Amino acid sequence: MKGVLLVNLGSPDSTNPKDVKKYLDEFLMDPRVIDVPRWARILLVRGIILNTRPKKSAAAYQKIWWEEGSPLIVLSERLQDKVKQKTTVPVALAMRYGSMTLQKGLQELVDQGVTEVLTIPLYPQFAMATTETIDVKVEELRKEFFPQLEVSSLPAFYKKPEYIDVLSRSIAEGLENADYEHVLFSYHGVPERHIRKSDITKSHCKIDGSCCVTASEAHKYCYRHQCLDTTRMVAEKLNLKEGTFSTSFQSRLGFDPWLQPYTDRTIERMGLAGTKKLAIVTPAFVSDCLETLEEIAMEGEEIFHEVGGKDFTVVPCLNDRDDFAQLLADWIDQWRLKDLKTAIA
Ligand SMILES: C=CC1=C(C)c2cc3[nH]c(cc4nc(cc5[nH]c(cc1n2)c(C)c5CCC(=O)O)C(CCC(=O)O)=C4C)c(C)c3C=C
Ligand SMILES: [Fe+2]
Ligand SMILES: [Fe+2]
Repeated sequence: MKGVLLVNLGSPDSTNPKDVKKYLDEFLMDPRVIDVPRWARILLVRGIILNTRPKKSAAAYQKIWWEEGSPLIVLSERLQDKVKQKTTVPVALAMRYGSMTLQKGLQELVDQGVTEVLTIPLYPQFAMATTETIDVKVEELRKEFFPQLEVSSLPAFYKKPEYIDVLSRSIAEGLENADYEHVLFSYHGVPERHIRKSDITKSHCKIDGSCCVTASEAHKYCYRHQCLDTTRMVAEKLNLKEGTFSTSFQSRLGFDPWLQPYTDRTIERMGLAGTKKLAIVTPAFVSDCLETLEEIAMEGEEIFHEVGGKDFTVVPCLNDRDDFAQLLADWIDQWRLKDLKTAIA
């Protein structure tokens, strides 16, 4: 029998700094997130970052936490419920980090008699720190605990026309009653080094003005290309005029160069340059979370107002929109009926 595992990032169990520290330890000790030798990771994460970050992050989580729990988890559960209603295939939900483990999610499916699993990483664009770490962890678990299980994974879906349709519709609706001069597409950042590491050609990605718009095999795994392409396709669909939209990258951590331009500096620069009405969309996130609800909707708005900006509109993520749940259910049914590669390649 076939079954599906939806996978998102995960959140701490609570906003208690102790729980946040436990979560951050698992997250940042992942070699595909902080990709330095293990001894250096221990020094950096356990010796430096975890001394101060948990308290700061816990305070941020407190500002966005819901009565039912972490927004990212609650919204992922609501999405799971809707997808379940739209397909006959068992659908479980797991998180890459935290208590809702991948092992529990796979076990839940196996307990229902599932022998063939499709994992759906809830990330439209591929990144080593998101899609790849899920695929690798699932394979490790399969080998160790579920050797009979057949597992495949839905590749990054940023350029599937039906996804661009749903994303564009959600953005159009979010902007319907908004007053804005510019739409900023803000994606979670990654260190530039990650882009070079994921370059399967080993020579294409130079993170310059041209590589990401020059056709290459490398783009299958180039987060920067996939983000820029997502912006391009949505802008085309919504008829946004050149100069009225742009792309930036948020949430950098540490001192290495991350993908640029940085969102916080872009908001500041635009406000200082006289932009009064700014709209922000965050297409790297399927579910609203700390990075959209606090970093963008609270901190971003504060920065914009401080430099003279006025209207600041934040468009919600896809969350549990009916059309997004239907899209996932359609892909699941295509996979159920045919071979994954021919159905969704
Ligand atoms: C959307 C894709 C994401 C990528 C790519 C990504 C890379 C990445 N993240 C960190 C460090 C942190 N990220 C944090 C929160 C966070 N990150 C994503 C998504 C991506 N991260 C989400 C959805 C969230 C929110 C989780 C939630 O519970 O709401 C955090 C924790 C919060 C904080 O302290 O700021 C950290 C730390 C790195 C280092 C990285 C790439 C290498
Ligand atoms: Fe992150
Ligand atoms: Fe590139």
